[in-house]
Amino acid sequence: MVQVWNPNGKYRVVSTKPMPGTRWINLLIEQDCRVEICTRQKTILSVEDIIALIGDKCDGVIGQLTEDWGETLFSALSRAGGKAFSNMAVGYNNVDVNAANKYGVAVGNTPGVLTETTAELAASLSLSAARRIVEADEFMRAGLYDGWLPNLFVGNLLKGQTVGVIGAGRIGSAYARMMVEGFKMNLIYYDLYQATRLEKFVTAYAEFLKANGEQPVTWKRAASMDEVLREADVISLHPILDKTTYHLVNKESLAIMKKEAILVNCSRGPVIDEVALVEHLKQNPMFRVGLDVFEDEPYMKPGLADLKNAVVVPHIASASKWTREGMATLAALNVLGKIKGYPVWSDPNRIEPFLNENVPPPAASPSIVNSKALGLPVSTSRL
Ligand SMILES: NC(=O)c1ccc[n+]([C@@H]2O[C@H](COP(=O)([O-])OP(=O)(O)OC[C@H]3O[C@@H](n4cnc5c(N)ncnc54)[C@H](O)[C@@H]3O)[C@@H](O)[C@H]2O)c1
Ligand SMILES: O=C(O)[C@H](O)CO
Repeated sequence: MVQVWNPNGKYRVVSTKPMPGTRWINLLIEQDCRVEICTRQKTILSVEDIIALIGDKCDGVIGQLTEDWGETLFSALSRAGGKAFSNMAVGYNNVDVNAANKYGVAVGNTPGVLTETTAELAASLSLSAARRIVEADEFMRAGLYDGWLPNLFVGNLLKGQTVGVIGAGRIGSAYARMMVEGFKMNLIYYDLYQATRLEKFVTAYAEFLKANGEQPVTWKRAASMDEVLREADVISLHPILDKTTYHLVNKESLAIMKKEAILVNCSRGPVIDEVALVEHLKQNPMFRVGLDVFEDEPYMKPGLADLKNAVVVPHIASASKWTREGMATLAALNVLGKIKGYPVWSDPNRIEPFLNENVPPPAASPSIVNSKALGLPVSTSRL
């Protein structure tokens, strides 16, 4: 149930799951790590399972977003001599960073490498919901198609409509660009910070369209989330999950959305009150959703699976081969960097140098979320 690579390596690094690709394993082995990979056929490991994997001596762990990394695990890791943990994910709401700080454990995540892949799934869900692709597919497979009809699976046209983005960070901005450029949608977004690069992009694209004699697209930064909910035809959620975004979309906010709006969630399930959503979908058959994440993963709230106006997929937004191999690489390098005493990369939004397979990665941890709290040195590399 545990696969061991480089048994005589000086540092013991545990991965709670097999991860795609081999580069991450090779990078650890080259730096004198013994790599142990848990191969148990149990999808979600418990805290007790992970304590057993950590054992008496462990220098670092690569873990998954399904695991509960809190006081118990960080104290176990610390007792085993470990000072490094990385989620193989950009989101780290499963990690109690204060507990990690208490034990001096660095917490890594994997930003950037999944931005486009995740945004592409959000775009796919937007299109699937708008054009009723899953319903139509089921209809075909059920042998129900007996000829073209003017009213068969009529959906929504995106061109000229408004796309709303809540949380215009890396992924939200990439999604916004896809929808604006690809489908000539107007943009309204809400974020705590101004998305300056996104605004510049839409402005330049509008100029381009105008110069070509086409209707220019527009953008607006909303003063409140409700403004986005009221005005947008397609709304995609991309904030982090924390206390401020828990149940951000609830009964009240659903009520102010357009009756034929499309809602997409590729962030975290608890950002939506899923019970309220099921009720809203039942009451409003023209309202559609595309969901990659769920409030009580891996479960769906009762009734959701029966609704034709919901497209549901199992948390696969970052699941492209390149991205998943890259996530494994970044997670391994986060752990390795701390073990080797390397500094922390200065800009976690610029992680490309770690992903180039043809050159050795920089001697740094690509993204440590508690680097300031731990007072870790920052890399001065100009790569
Ligand atoms: N479904 C998946 O497989 C998948 C894949 C990747 C990321 N994610 C989720 O997407 C999240 C975003 O990833 P990212 O790389 O774009 O992160 P990011 O930090 O670049 O973007 C998050 C944005 O949310 C904004 N935000 C925070 N609180 C907010 C609030 N209360 N209201 C509005 N906006 C708020 C932030 O200001 C930031 O701009 C991750 O934290 C993760 O939970 C899910
Ligand atoms: O936060 C993340 O990275 C995702 O949920 C998995 O890619």
